[in-house]
Amino acid sequence: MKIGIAADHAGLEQKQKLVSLLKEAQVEVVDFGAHEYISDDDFPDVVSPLAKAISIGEVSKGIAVCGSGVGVSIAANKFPGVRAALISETYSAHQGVEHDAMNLICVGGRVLGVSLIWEIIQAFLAASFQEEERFVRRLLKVQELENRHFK
Ligand SMILES: O=C(CO)[C@H](O)[C@H](O)COP(=O)(O)O
Repeated sequence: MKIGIAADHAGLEQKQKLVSLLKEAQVEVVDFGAHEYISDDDFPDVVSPLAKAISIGEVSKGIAVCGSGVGVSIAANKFPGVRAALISETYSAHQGVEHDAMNLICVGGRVLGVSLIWEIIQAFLAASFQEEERFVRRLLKVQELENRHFK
């Protein structure tokens, strides 16, 4: 499974630590940047390449970090097929995948420490969508909303 990661300046330090942890855990990770600290870079710019890669299937899941995790979540959800959510604990990290096919977790680099983010990522990566009738039905309804409203 190929995993993508991206962060703005407010999440850069956490991202660098997470990339190391992912590599140590033998996870194939694509780092979409930012690659250097630029104090006024903008989260829509840094998360877009990652969101596009998820949208076209180049990576199967992603992790996005900004100061709060809110901005990257809002921006990434503009891409077709991206199901991003702001996550701050492990239950939602796996339940979001199992019930809702969440494919991008967004975390706040100014909110959570790296050890909790790492626990969240492990729960997220270990989880799979449960193809039960009610989850599939709801996912199809979400896709229908996207088809109807995103032109
Ligand atoms: O969390 C974020 C968006 O949701 C940004 O990382 C945050 O707004 C950046 O703030 P600043 O430009 O003041 O460093």
